[in-house]
Amino acid sequence: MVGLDLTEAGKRFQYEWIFKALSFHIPAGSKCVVTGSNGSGKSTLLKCLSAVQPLTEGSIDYNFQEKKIKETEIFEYLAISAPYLELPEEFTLSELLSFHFKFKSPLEGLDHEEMVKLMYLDNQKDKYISQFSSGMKQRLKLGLCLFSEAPLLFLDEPTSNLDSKGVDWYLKMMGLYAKEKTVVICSNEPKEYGFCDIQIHIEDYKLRPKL
Ligand SMILES: Nc1ncnc2c1ncn2[C@@H]1O[C@H](COP(=O)(O)OP(=O)(O)OP(=O)(O)O)[C@@H](O)[C@H]1O
Repeated sequence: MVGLDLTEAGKRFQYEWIFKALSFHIPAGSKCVVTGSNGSGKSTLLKCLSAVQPLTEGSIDYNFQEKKIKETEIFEYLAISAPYLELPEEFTLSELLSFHFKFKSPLEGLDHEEMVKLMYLDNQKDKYISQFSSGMKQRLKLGLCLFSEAPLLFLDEPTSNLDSKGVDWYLKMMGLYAKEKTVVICSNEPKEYGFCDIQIHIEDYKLRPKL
């Protein structure tokens, strides 16, 4: 499992500091939620944690089984589901599973047949992703993350587009397949992060005007 240490982390776009002086330890195996109002910087923090965007100042240290991991290698340990990451619409479900699992190992004992059943997408294997409903796409995004052999999971708004059955499914899948992983969730929806043991409220790390 991967542990993360943020030290005096700050991110600025042009003249606007999105967060500043964020020092935080996320222990390996913990479940962490990043909360804050719309536009407060949750997704920006997740992009910095996944090394997709650089910090403006400060640092992030990653460690896996007592060993430091370089920022340029963190993607190998990581699976991400986020609204801004699109699925390749021109693939069928079967093709996408084959493609995805060329790059990520599947969890031991799970074959594509079983994954499709777990995502309740049976009978959809030959359907193009472009023809999936938004809820089907969301289950697929989460399934691709959860069923990959990745010790670090980043989930941005994991239950967006899911109905109440889908939310129950997400909670069940998290209990079954995320237990042994370090998880960071961006959310404003208590029902999707009730199981988290750490909370970062991003608005606590804004630049405050000096009194
Ligand atoms: N590439 C960028 N360039 C300039 N500003 C950006 C960029 N990306 C994000 N921002 C700004 O950073 C701020 C935080 O955006 P972010 O998407 O991280 O918020 P969020 O908390 O995830 O919001 P939401 O809950 O609505 O998804 C916003 O003001 C946004 O306009």
